[in-house]
Amino acid sequence: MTAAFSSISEFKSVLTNAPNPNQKAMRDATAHNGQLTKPPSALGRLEDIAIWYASWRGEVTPQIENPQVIIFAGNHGVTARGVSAFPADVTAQMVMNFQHGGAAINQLAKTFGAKMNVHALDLDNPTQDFTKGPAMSADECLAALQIGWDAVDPETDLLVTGEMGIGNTTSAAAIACALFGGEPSTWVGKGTGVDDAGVALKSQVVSDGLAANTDRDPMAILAAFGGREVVAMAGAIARARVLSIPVILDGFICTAAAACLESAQLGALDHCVAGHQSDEQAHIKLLTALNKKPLLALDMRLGEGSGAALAIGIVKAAVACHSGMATFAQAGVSEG
Ligand SMILES: Cc1cc2ncn([C@H]3O[C@H](COP(=O)(O)O)[C@@H](O)[C@H]3O)c2cc1C
Ligand SMILES: O=C(O)c1cccnc1
Repeated sequence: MTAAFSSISEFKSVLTNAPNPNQKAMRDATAHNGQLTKPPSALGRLEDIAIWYASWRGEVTPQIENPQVIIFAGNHGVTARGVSAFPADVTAQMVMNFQHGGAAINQLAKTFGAKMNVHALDLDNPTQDFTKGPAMSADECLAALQIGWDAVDPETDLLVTGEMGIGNTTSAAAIACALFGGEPSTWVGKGTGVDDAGVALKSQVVSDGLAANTDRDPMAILAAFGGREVVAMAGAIARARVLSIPVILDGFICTAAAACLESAQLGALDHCVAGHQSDEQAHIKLLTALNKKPLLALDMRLGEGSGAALAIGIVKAAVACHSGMATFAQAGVSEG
């Protein structure tokens, strides 16, 4: 795959010039939905999801046959500050677990008929501790964006991006705080299960990070606080937009990565739905800032793309109803 961009500013112009939904498909799908054998709006948000999906695929009655789950893994220098309940080695150990089919995301991807790819990003070289300066240089950020970009199968018809990176709830909290402001304490949470003192430490670490990295350009924020896996998710979500592939966002970390795109280019996440509301306390605040209403809320706080993978079932079901149901005329059912 040749590079689609050679600088961060070129990446931004890719976002600016990315396609929008097909308006005719949206109108026709809306009209089709109105003829299906059910009372108006009786399928609730499933109807909105189906029309949204149809408009991005440019088809009135699309099918979902080839979902892809991509897991990116990265290691974070900021773990030196003791921000996670687990050691950084767990990132690489979980990559092995993904490869052997033993993680939650393996079961969820299989359940919903998605293929799964895993990309471990330079795990032996953690990013820099962002309390001392940017986690990544612009070139490192660009390289991770490119890995995410290249990881998307152009033939896929629904994308989930997930992550594994011990310490990355702190990274995501710093990104969210830098993008949207407010007190660090309103953006941090328990992550893998730190206690109250651990949560307070995370606030301090985010505060130190914001002081050490003052550029508030959204892509500079991504490089300053993101791990490679966070940046790669942003690259994959941007690629999906260019290919008109709908995306289901996962939890707090995935949403923080995506938020950098939306802040760089308003509307950059129009091809995304929020799969779920994570139990990480700031996730709902982040989703609200992005005007995204989660499909599920099951008290999950795992990451790995797990909440989004569950929502593949919802999106598939919505599209199956939309494209498979009979119209009143076809079924000979009387309209009200
Ligand atoms: C065994 C295990 C499996 C995981 N799968 C996802 N995460 C999740 O937890 C990490 C973020 O939490 P924190 O910021 O507290 O480190 C990420 O790796 C995320 O994907 C896991 C964490 C663990 C321990
Ligand atoms: O919301 C998430 O994605 C999340 C929360 C806690 C730990 N890992 C991931």
